[in-house]
Amino acid sequence: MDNNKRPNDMIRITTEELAAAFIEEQVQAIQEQVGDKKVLLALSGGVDSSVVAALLIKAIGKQLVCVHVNHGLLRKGEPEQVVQVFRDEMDANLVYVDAIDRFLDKLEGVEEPEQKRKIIGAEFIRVFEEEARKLEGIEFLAQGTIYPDILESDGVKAHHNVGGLPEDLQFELVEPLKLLYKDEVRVVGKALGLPDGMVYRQPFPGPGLGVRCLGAITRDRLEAVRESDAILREEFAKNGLEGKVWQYFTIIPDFKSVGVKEGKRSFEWPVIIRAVNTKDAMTATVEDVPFALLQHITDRITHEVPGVNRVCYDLTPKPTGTIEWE
Ligand SMILES: Nc1ncnc2c1ncn2[C@@H]1O[C@H](COP(=O)(O)OP(=O)(O)OP(=O)(O)O)[C@@H](O)[C@H]1O
Repeated sequence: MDNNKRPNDMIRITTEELAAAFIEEQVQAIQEQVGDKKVLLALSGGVDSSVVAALLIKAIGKQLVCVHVNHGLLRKGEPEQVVQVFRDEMDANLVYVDAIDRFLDKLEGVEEPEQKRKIIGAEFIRVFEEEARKLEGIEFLAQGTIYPDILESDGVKAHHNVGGLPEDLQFELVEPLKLLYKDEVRVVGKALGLPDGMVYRQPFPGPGLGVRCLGAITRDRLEAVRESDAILREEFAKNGLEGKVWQYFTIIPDFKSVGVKEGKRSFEWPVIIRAVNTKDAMTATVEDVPFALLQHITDRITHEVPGVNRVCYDLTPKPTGTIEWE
C-alpha cells in the first residue's frame, strides 16, 4: 500500500472525538516507530510543526528535541509563545536558538527579494545543522508534512522537509500529519490543548517579516513592521475580523515621505496595510475593512510606531497584485 496516499474511506476529522481517536492511534504508531530513540523537530511555532510537537510530546515526552530558531523575522510575541507553551507548559525538551544577529548581518544590504529568501533559507539550514550536530544519538527527524504538501509534490517527496541537510545528517522521518488536511490539523491541535492563537494562526511566509520589510532589511524598519503588524492584529481581533479575514499584515517600503509631527517636519516611512481573502491563494480579494477602523488603526500606527508618519491601504486584488509584496 502507498502510505503517502490518503485512503478513500478515511473519515474527515471534524470533531473532538475523531481527533482523540487519531491522537491515540498516532501515539501508538510513533511509539512503535521510535522505540527509545531520540527525535529531532524544527519547531517554528506555526500550526503544522506545533501540532507535530504536541503529538510527539504526548507519545515520547523528552525523547523529542525541539529546535526553535529565532531569526529576528518572527511576529511580535511568537518566540516567547513557543517557549511558554512548549517549555513551560508542556515541559518539552526545547532548544531555543537566538540567531537574530546572524541572520540580520547576513541580510545587510541585500535588496533583491529572491536573494533575501535564499539567504534566509540557507542560514536556517546552517543553524539547524549546527544544533543537530551538538545533539547525540538522534535517529529520527519529525516533520509537519501535511496532505496538501504531498499532493503538491505529486506523492514523490514531501516538500515540507527541512531539506538541504547534509548527507551524513539524514534521519528516518516521522510524519504523523501527512495524511491530514489543514482543517483536520487544527482540530487535532485543539484536542492536544494548544492555544487558539497557535491553532488558528493565519498563514505566515517562511522568510517571515523579512519579505515585508521591502528591499534591504534594516533593524529599525524591521521593528516598525513588527510593531505595526502587532497593532493591526490586535485591532482586527478586537473588532471581530480575526478568523474572518484570511490574511492581514503590514509592509514597510524602503523609502520615506515628508510629514508633520508635533508641529515639525518629519521625514519617515509609510506603513502599507494588506488584508485579503482567498480560497486557494491563486486569486484574492481585498477585505472591505470599515473606514472608521482603518482610521483608528492609522492613528495608532502613526502615534505608536517610531519612524512612521503615514499609513496606506492596499486595494489591489490578486491578480494583479500578489498577496505578499516580495
Ligand atoms: N524559525 C523556525 N524555527 C524552527 N523551525 C522552523 C522555523 N521556521 C521554519 N521552520 C521549520 O520549517 C518547516 C517549514 O516552514 P514553513 O515556514 O514553510 O512552514 P509551514 O509550512 O507553515 O509549517 P508550520 O505551520 O510548522 O510553520 C516548519 O514546519 C518547521 O519545521
